[in-house]
Amino acid sequence: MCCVIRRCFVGTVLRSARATQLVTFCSIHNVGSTNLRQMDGIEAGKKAAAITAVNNHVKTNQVVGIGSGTTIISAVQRLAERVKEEGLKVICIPTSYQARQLILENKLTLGELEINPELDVAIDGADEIDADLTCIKGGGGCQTQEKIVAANAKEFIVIADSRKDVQVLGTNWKNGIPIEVIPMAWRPVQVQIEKRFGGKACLRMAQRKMGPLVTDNGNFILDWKFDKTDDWWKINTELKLIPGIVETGLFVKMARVAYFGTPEGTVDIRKASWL
Ligand SMILES: O=C(CO)[C@H](O)[C@H](O)COP(=O)(O)O
Repeated sequence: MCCVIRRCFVGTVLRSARATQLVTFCSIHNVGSTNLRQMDGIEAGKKAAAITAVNNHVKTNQVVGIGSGTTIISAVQRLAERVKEEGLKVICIPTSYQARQLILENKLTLGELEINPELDVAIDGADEIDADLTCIKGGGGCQTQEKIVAANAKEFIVIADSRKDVQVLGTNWKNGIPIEVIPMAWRPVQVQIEKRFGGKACLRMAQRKMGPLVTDNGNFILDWKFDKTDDWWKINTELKLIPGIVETGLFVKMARVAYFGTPEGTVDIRKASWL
């Protein structure tokens, strides 16, 4: 179990005019279809969570892990603003090609694990987060590098919109747990997972390219659609022992704090109970 330690209104933590404008836009925007309003709300939630996390956790002279996905974009933008406004000095370690490009586009200092093997903080999105702050990650296919970076940070902070805040994994996220596999092993690994744990492990196919999706590490991904929830620590450990599995998208006892942004512009901040 984890507890809500704080709920804040994002207006109080936003300092840039641009960010304030965006949140204001979302709060007064009430025309158009329900879907459009929902999308605005989701975007506002992601942004609020990202900005609050960067404000609360990043200090000058730190080495910061930069996650992948869409929510992290707002975090990187906020870092860039703080560099300009406050002279913040940070070295950013990417978790994917996307993160690397984001760092470079926002003119932040790019680091690498070979030079900076120890990080102060890593910030990243997630596909779903349960009551213990166990996360499913890898919807964007980057979980291996994300886990390496997060595991070497003193603090791993998750940012998400409030749809991803669930009691039990698999409540809203129906795409399964992404598992990165060595290409020649994908079939035996698929058979093993289905036999031992049940459910279906589906080879993720590429979009706008024929054949399987190839990760930044040159591997494939099996999306394991599990049919019952269980002891995630045990399942993750057992999965990691199957030859051919490189990494799973199960992040167990890694996230220390999660920031959930709501469409109303508030952010729920939860600390892991195991801390
Ligand atoms: O794990 C990830 C990529 O591998 C992402 O962090 C996760 O998919 C969440 O993405 P988004 O912020 O776009 O919802």
